[in-house]
Amino acid sequence: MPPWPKADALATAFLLAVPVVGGVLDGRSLAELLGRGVPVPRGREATGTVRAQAQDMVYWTLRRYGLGDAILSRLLERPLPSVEIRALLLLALYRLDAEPDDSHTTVDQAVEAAGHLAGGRFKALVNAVLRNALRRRDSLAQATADDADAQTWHPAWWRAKLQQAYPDRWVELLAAANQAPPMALRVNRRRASVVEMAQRLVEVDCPTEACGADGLRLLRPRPVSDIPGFAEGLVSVQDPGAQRAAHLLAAAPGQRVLDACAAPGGKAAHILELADARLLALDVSPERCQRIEQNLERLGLAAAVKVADCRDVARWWDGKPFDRILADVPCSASGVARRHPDSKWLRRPEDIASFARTQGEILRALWPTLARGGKMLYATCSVFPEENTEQIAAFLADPAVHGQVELLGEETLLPCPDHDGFYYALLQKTL
Ligand SMILES: C[S@@+](CC[C@H](N)C(=O)[O-])C[C@H]1O[C@@H](n2cnc3c(N)ncnc32)[C@H](O)[C@@H]1O
Repeated sequence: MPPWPKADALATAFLLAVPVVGGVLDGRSLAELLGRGVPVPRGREATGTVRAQAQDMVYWTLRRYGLGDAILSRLLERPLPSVEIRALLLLALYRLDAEPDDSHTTVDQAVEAAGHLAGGRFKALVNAVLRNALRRRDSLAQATADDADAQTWHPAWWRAKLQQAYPDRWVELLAAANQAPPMALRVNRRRASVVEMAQRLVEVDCPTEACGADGLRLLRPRPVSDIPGFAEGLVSVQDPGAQRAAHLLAAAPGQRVLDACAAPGGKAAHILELADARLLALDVSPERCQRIEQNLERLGLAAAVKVADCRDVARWWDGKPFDRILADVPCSASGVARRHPDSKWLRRPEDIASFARTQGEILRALWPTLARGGKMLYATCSVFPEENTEQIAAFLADPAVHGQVELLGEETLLPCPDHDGFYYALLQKTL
């Protein structure tokens, strides 16, 4: 955990974090909110340390939202009319637990932050609620001991799905999703070797350990801007589980490759780092296609990038079959909940069936564009079987592809300290 900012900066960290947590409470995604940039409150200085602390508080507050919500509901006599104040209280409750010896500063600075929110009307309430939380710490712990959302930091439907799919491992999976995620780099083989990069990182006091064929896991995470060689395209940030994709697809030089859901281009770039393939990268989002272009440029790689819904084959396909297809489909992201802690609270159970429907449509739309003998890698960052094994089983049983498809292999990576959760199925067109 990075050092906490000085006491007088903590109110600024709260003020930076409030619109983000408030945005998630309003139903927006954390990635969208952070992608827009967090505005600095007027008259305040947001140093790197303050920003890092605000981000840290946001992630932990959202990871343990089930607990914060359970405690807050017992501290409030009636619902709060301000989402900003609710966000501030959740953030401050997290900090009271994380820094029990600094509770006086937490209360003081949260009250100061409250003075700048909702016209300053809730300063007294914030003060009273947080002092109450401190006074009633033991009784609140007892009152929430039987509340499973509070204890597991996950909603009931999500827990039930994990328990059903992994009866022997679901508790361990919940625990893994409640940790801070590891930070790993992928070395751009065209510009540096893994050994050279590890050496460069040690020189700036950033020890690493090797993971996978091209990866280095940082023993102490640090901001991307402090990673030597990042701007020059020597490395990218990518989880070791995601780094499996390009190796499983194993594109050869000169092959026609389609990355059908490519943004921001992490796996597309890896494919190109490993082989001089002719790659077409599609994504339905114009903004996210710009990120593919930026990433390829930073890494010194080239591909054709098109904004398109990959299911709309007639609109983007020139009729020449692909030797390799990566279908890294939109999914629940249940394998990366520790990186996107908002998702478990924002998603609804019915969303999983909706993702599965889209995934099935993508698989069936892309299949005719694959060359005979060609390979398609289906990938998700989900651990729910509907999006993974059940999806592929249904595809293999589909009369439309019967006799033309062979499953060469599938693997489910469950989230653990070394990597995030992913699913891969490698399919070959046999006829
Ligand atoms: C899991 S992300 C892909 C990550 C990417 N492969 C990488 O490694 O950086 C899924 C992407 O699919 C895109 N997407 C969703 N539906 C799509 C569709 N129908 N056609 C094309 N892209 C789609 C989303 O915009 C999102 O960027």
